Amino acid sequence: MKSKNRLHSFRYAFQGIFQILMREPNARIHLAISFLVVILGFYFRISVSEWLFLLLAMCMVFCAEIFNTAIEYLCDRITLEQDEMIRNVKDLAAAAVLVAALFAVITGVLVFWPYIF
Ligand SMILES: Nc1ncnc2c1ncn2[C@@H]1O[C@H](COP(=O)(O)OP(=O)(O)OP(=O)(O)O)[C@@H](O)[C@H]1O
Repeated sequence: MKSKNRLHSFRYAFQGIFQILMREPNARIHLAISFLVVILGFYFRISVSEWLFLLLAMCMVFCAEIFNTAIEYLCDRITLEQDEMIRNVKDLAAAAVLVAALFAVITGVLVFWPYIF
């Protein structure tokens, strides 16, 4: 029974990933950039520690995007009217994505710069 529930949890989590990729253009852009980064990583034969930093950066961006989308859905469920607290909450969630994205850009530049230039 327990293991069946655990299997369901995995299914729900994958449904969440599928949902965000179908509904959020930003998530699809992140996925496309991640593919490009992985291709570059194999092309330049980057080191294990460089892979770890890049994977960390990509995961952080995806996690932030997933939480941001979940918070946006919840906020819109509460009210679609202009509300100062909703604005603050959405801005904070968007800030998390921005911070993660900045970390990813800096990581990408630091890793690939020596291989390209
Ligand atoms: N109900 C609301 N009340 C006040 N401000 C809001 C409200 N809904 C959205 N906003 C403001 O508009 C911004 C964009 O919100 P929206 O829900 O449109 O996100 P989005 O454009 O889909 O963002 P993302 O590109 O991250 O998916 C928010 O960060 C917030 O500043």
